[in-house]
Amino acid sequence: MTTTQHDESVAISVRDLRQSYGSFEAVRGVSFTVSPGELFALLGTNGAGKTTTIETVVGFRRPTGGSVRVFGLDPFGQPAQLRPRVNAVLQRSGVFEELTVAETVELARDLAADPMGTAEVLAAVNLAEKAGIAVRRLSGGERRRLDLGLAILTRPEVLFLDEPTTGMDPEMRRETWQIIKDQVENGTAVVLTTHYLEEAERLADRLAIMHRGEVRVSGTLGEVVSAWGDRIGFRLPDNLRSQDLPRLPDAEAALDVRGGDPWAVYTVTGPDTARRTHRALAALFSWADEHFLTLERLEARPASLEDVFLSVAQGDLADLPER
Ligand SMILES: Nc1ncnc2c1ncn2[C@@H]1O[C@H](COP(=O)(O)OP(=O)(O)OP(=O)(O)O)[C@@H](O)[C@H]1O
Repeated sequence: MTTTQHDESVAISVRDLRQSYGSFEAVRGVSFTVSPGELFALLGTNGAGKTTTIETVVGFRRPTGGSVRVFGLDPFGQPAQLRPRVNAVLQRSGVFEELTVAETVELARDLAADPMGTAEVLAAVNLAEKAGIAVRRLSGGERRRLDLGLAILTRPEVLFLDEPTTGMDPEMRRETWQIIKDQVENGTAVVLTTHYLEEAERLADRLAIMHRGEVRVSGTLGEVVSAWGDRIGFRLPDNLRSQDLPRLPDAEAALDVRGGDPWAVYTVTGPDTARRTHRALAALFSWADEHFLTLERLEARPASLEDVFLSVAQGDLADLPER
């Protein structure tokens, strides 16, 4: 038996995964676990290795190093045992363009052991009104929704979603988030890749940010952003240069550009960040008063997932060899 040692509280276990295309190593030692009823978001820069990771965990590729287990089974070596329990919405979907939406669902149901009913699936993904039209006539977002319907109709215990809301307008995206949340609430373990950071903020129980084949940051959203401290920002007053900005306690100054305007951005880190931010703001106001300046569009806020993401992405520049 291959499943005797498996810990049922872990649906997916990825350890030191490596994946190469020829001599190019696209995934370089990625590890994570996902439990039933948990959504794990895999974020990252373009070409970071998210799709390669998902395709390997789904079982399309044999890992070149490390191990992947889904319910204790090897997805590449034991696909038949996992097929009824796992489904995926990948970037390339293989549906017949000339079939209607309902026929496409029927076809997928024929291949499933205990599928949802056609009407139930179409209602779940809000495509009931499109049942009779050909797949080729669907909009990009509707097509993505059909892909999701085809994946959930098998009632998977593990669901992989590779950029599932690409091409959707904000309203359809929000509706789709609810469909994904329902899956997680029903106990499905979900791995999601996305370029929409808000999607990860709304859905992820835990997340990882990949860059150049490696996980650079991981944890819950709270854990990830709290390590990045607070941000104090304001539009740089006219006639002021960056070197005129004051030094603030426990804060590091940088210059940014927003909407064409130069911005001063201070990053406050360290234990008891709230207290440190308070002191930095007090010092900033004293400096502004002394110089008879009014700070425009002043903000003080915790770091956002976007701040963390950009820090990881900018690591790219630091990693580049000097020209
Ligand atoms: N079949 C392949 N052959 C060779 N290289 C590949 C192949 N597929 C992907 N790559 C390369 O591997 C790296 C990781 O690609 P991957 O598609 O996994 O990244 P990603 O994080 O999903 O990117 P994106 O966010 O842009 O979709 C990229 O540099 C890509 O060019």
